[in-house]
Amino acid sequence: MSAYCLATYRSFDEKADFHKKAQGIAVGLTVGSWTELPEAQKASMEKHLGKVVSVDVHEPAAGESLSGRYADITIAYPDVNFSRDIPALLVTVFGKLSMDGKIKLIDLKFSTDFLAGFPGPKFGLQGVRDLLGVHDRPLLMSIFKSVVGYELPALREQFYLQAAGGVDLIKDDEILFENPLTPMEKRIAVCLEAAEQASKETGQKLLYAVNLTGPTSQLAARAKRAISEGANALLFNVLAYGFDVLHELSTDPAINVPIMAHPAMAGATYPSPHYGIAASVLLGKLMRIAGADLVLFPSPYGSVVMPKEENLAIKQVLLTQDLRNDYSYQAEADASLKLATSFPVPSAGIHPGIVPLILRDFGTDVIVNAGGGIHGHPMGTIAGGHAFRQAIDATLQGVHLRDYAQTHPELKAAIDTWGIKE
Ligand SMILES: CSCCC(=O)C(=O)COP(=O)(O)O
Repeated sequence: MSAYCLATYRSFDEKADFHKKAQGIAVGLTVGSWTELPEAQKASMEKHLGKVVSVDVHEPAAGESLSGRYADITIAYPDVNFSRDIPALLVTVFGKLSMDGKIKLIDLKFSTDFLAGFPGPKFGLQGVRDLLGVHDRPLLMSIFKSVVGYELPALREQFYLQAAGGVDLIKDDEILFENPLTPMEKRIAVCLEAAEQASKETGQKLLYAVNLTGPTSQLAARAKRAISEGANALLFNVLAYGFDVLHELSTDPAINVPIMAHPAMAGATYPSPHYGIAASVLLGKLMRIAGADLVLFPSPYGSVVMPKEENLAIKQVLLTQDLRNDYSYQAEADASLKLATSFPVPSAGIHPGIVPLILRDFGTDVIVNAGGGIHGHPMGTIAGGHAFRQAIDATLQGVHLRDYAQTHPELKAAIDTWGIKE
């Protein structure tokens, strides 16, 4: 039986016949032309032909502008048309089409067959929790800030202060590349030394996500070098390199540490209602099938804001246990094919006063992540970490931050500085 991957588009047009448009996409992006084909050829081409699954037209209400007229169009693309890799799928479903007027790719559903080539996250949410030995609360991550132009001792000190504040993970800044002052191997050495020092004081385990950078052809070797030097996690700017590069790295058996996907450049793709690729596809489905163990994305509450419904759609995609069941069109679901879930990391401009909102919307399977909200604490970086841990504890206990702050000076100072977001 044929298997299909499904793409759903939102197409905007004031007067188009959307059914005709859908047919044009289904044929144009697969066999090219259909009605002109001789009958004898149709039989052999049938298996390559795209199919229109649905066309839902949304006419503007009376008095509303015609520019609000759109249709959600779902097309089924036969798997036989493309190889089992993300570039082939994306070029098929949204290659030329992405440049053809007001149209946005809003969903992708993969066939069981296609997904069989994607083992997904090697560690996933559960694996990351296991590595850290933390299962009963949201994790806390901090981000190096002010690293470009600094020497190793300054980096070591910054690492130590973050770790001593009780964070579970520390990530490199995504703009820290290979450089003579803090080359990767030396950076790993001093940071792990600082991690050990802090761990003796906090009793906590820690993951340090080293930024994996450089030419694509050298990435796997650099990742393995980082791991052999003791790196226990990697940060990766997925969109600058492409999903297939993440897939290559995550499926390499020798790259046996969690990979954290940074969303740098995603803003060039998802925010427009009319163009690009929806955040839940870009930062959700594609990241997860490509093997990201943790995925960073802007939150609805901080400094780089993403609408809440888009945020929750990413969360849903990253945390849904078995994405594959509804992925097949005319193909049976295979219950044995399961992807690990990826840890959601809503980020940017997060401070302790935002923690209750994060936990309300994401539950406990979330990583609270902050750079400025930790380093910018008026009592210093260590206090910044403590303030976050206190905010998490208070929220889990159902205590209002203002009440908890009465006996927790670090939280109080954070609230006095940044307030509480209701
Ligand atoms: C837009 S999600 C990426 C967040 C990030 O990498 C970052 O550095 C956020 O730092 P902040 O000081 O805003 O917590």
